[in-house]
Amino acid sequence: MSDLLTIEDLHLRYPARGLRHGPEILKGVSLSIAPGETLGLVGESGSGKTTLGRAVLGLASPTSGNITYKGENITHASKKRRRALAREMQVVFQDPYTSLNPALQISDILAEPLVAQGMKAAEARQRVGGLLDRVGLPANAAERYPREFSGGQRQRVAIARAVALQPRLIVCDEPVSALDLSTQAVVLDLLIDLQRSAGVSYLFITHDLSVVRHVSHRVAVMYRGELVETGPVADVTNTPSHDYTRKLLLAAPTADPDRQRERRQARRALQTAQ
Ligand SMILES: Nc1ncnc2c1ncn2[C@@H]1O[C@H](COP(=O)(O)OP(=O)(O)OP(=O)(O)O)[C@@H](O)[C@H]1O
Repeated sequence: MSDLLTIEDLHLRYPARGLRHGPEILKGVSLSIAPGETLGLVGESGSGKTTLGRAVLGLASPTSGNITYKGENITHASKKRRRALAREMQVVFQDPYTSLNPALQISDILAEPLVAQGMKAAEARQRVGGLLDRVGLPANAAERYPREFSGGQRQRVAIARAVALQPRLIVCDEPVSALDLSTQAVVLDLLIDLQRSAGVSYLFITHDLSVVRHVSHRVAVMYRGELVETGPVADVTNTPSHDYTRKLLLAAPTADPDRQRERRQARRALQTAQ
């Protein structure tokens, strides 16, 4: 099956004050995502993961390279084309406390993307009950405001908003990082269920390897603006080929004291070898 999204040799510098360009943030990134696939994008803070997601969504402008969606080069798509693409590409952000407009009822938050794509307001409102049901929220949530919900429930609303237009691709940028562990698992399972029923693809950005293991088919490891390793999750996490991936795995938290000891020894060995 041909890929849904392909990124080839993408470079990006943000404009900087006083200079024509700031430092290079993406340094020749190439990857692909198939229909119905989840690609986990991991890497330490500042490595460029969010920037890559923003470039895919047209929120950051690459300096060179190509982003191809369903065979169309969208690297520098016009605003008009981007508005149309919003039907197919959506985003779920990290912070469920700031990503929903506090002044709007949930029904308006969920109807908004449908109306923006030309649906009549009355018809959009009729869809709200079905969307709430898909993410496991009761129908009476429609008349309530974001402040009346927990973080996990708000993230369900954000996911309902993202799936309202039946997109083919959702960029999930640390969607569970702000949630406690048990709520994380519930929200991740919801995303997996939606993928199974709707065939949506995810570019799943996270610094958390246990989250990646839970949701991804493949994983790409980003280090200082470059992808240093890409492969099936089991291969990358069991037999990492790059030193940085090994470090990332060794830094992942574990409650098991034996594993903590093993990891301390492995970290020392890695440092000595360098
Ligand atoms: N709008 C912007 N203008 C200028 N520089 C930016 C902008 N957004 C991000 N950067 C810089 O780009 C680099 C990569 O940031 P980015 O947010 O993509 O990394 P990240 O891997 O997603 O990090 P985190 O996990 O902390 O979110 C950082 O040095 C950051 O300061």
